Amino acid sequence: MTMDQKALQKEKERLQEVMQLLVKQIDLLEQTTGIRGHEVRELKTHFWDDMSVNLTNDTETMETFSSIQQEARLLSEREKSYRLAAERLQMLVRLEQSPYFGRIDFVEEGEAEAEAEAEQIYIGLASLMNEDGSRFYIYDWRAPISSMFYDDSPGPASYQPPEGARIAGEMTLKRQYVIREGELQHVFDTDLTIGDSLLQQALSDSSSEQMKSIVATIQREQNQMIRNDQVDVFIVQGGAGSGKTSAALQRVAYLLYKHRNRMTADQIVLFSPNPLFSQYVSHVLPELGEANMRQMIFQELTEEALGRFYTVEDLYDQTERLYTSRNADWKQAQKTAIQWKASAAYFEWLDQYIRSCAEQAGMIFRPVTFRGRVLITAEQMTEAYYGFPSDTPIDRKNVLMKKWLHKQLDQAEKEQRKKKWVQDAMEWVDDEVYQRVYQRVQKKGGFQAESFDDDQQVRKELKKWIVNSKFRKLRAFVDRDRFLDDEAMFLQFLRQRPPFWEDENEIDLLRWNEMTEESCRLIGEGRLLAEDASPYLYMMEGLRGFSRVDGSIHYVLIDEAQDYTPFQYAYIRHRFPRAKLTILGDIHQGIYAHNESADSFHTVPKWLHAQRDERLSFKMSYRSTAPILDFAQSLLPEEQRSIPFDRSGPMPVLIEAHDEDEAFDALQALVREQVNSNRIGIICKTMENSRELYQKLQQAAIQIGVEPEDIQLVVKDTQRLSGRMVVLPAYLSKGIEFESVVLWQVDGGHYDETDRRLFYMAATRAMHQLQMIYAKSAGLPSWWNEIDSDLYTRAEGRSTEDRSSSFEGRNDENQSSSRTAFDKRGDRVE
Ligand SMILES: Nc1ncnc2c1ncn2[C@@H]1O[C@H](COP(=O)(O)OP(=O)(O)OP(=O)(O)O)[C@@H](O)[C@H]1O
Repeated sequence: MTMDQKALQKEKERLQEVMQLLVKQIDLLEQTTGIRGHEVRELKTHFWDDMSVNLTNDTETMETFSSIQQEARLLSEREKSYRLAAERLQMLVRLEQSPYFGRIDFVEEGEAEAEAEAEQIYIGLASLMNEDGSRFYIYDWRAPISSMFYDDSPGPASYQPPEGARIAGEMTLKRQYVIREGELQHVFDTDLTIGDSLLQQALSDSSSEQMKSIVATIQREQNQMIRNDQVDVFIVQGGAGSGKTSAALQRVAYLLYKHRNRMTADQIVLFSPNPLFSQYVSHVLPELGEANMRQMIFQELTEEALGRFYTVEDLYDQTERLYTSRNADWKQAQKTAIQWKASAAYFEWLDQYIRSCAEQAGMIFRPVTFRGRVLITAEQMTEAYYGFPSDTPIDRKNVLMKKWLHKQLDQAEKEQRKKKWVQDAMEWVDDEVYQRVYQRVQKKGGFQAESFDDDQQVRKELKKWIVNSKFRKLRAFVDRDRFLDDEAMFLQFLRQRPPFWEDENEIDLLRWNEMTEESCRLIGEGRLLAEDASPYLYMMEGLRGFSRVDGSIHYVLIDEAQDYTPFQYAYIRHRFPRAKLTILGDIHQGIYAHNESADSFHTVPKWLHAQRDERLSFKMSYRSTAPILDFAQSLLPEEQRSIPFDRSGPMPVLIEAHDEDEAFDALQALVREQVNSNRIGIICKTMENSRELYQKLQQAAIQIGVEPEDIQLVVKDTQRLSGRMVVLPAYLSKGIEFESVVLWQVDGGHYDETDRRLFYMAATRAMHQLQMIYAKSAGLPSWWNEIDSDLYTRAEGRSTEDRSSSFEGRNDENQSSSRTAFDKRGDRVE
């Protein structure tokens, strides 16, 4: 909607006014931070100057201590006030670039007649008031009143204030701004929730190494997720590119604002799939003027508990293990086992095992041994454990058990003091120890007792000291729960015959036994398969009553949640007992063996013990152009597809080469053409394929016209995207995006029947351009004919010489019109 000149002039004037106010406030704050910074430095430099340290007696020591405390308190207050001023200054500098991006005019119900003009609410990254605090020039986007900007179009509108009933009224205007470096570049009124044109612009920008903030264009459904703070467990299902991660980060910023007086960023945890993703999203919150939340990768929790004892396989290595398995039968059996080990039934079975071990029988203990002899036998421990009332909670039993063990050790210590080895050891005690023991006895007043011989008293203490120091290891063995034989208990569990087996699983028991023995053998060698790791962790913690607790965390967000198993959800619940959880995922991106057939998040609230849960489904998708999303989604059930945001672009292209050599020629020509304008993601199916292709590209770098370092291979530990051409396996491309994607080797030899989801996920990494290459000799995947041929174009892979002409015009947006040029088999019909 165009604006009249008068209104535009007014906007320009207002922007001037705001800019002047900002300059003034920045000046002031610069002075304040300068002064406060100086004060802090001075305080630190002269901290001890006026302090008289006197430790001669208790009273003086107390006084010294109290004046140190006072000085330290003063320093910490000054530091805090300096930090707050510096943060505000940073925010004002940010506002100086772009003070606001939206405006709504709102007339509160009941005020319409009395007030001639509606209140103008300008919305930006942070609030700005005049000096005396009487007028808001800018409202923070997270303020309750700002929610109308995202939720409503002009007309009746309402918002929920922090307290009291909802406030309703009439929105008489909605306006959006693009302000760069303090200059008004674009302003327009809109009838929509958020004007399409700004979103168009945001989405057509090139990709970057970092995810961007979406604050100016948050969509209504995303805003619902960002601001919902009522429920324990909030589950968001959204297709690829629907903005789950983007909205999740905005949500963190919102929560930090809403609970700013009682929560800090390190009390929020985001679970992300890998370091590359963690780094990719790590700039959004600082861009919004907030500190980053904590990021965790579930594997780190497994490593924390089990890494000392085992090499723990992760999901990526598990996936490669399956991809590279040459025996189809064995591979299928492994997949079935992996699925079974991530199922609800298996979870319940293990849960039951933990309970029955704790309450009835099955606990296995490690005996406590000393100098090659058993001090406390496993049988004695079993007897003690089951001697506690059977309804004692597990964590309590664990505490009681430790107490009992320490008592046994006390007794054993006494007995050991009489042994000959102690006598012998006394001969070797060095002077320093002797002196210490001597002084201790003296302090206790031992030498005043008339009936004792001094030397005897010291010798007695020395014996105590010797045995006690040797027993320290045993005490630690008890305190660290090492008396529980987790490994034996897990093996015992694995070797049980699974319930419901024959009815529900295609895998026969013989095979199952073989695989169980394989798991057990590996455990014996100190290696834990990924499918065993989470159950093991859950059992281990369960047997201790989940004592590892992080009660300070208020919110946990789990991204790529479709990849989590019941064990992981349940563990997260126990680990962060006070946290509200936000679960974000797309069941169609379940690409791992354990979730390739999962079709909902239905049971998640159960694992999370949710009192109240809510679900939200994102309908729209933003990352990929409509032709790319339509193409990729054709493999999904129709009713579960997202609506692509209306953004055109070239049709996906399938390049058909005769053989692998020609396919590589085609790839070289294609990247040569694009590499200077776009970052290209070349997605292979496996790590093995990626390494192989990376080597070939390195050798061909000069020919392609790039430096070898422009080509990057992403491995599971990669921290950041740095190359202009990035080669990576599909499973590591989760959550990230590229302007242009090439799917390499999309033939039936590489993508089998179960790889539809992997293909969908990989294809939806493309923002603007998607090309796929395969060698005809290998054929297309079995499911390819389910894709409507109108949704992509085919091109012949040609020899290197005529390659450049062959790909000319591929960037052309009109290419979509060429789709009728090929029929379903790829023959020309014109
Ligand atoms: N409201 C919005 N305004 C501007 N850009 C948006 C908006 N929502 C999403 N996007 C953009 O769409 C792209 C995809 O967003 P995001 O990665 O958050 O989606 P996702 O649902 O997590 O995707 P996936 O499940 O495929 O990883 C990003 O480039 C993001 O900036």
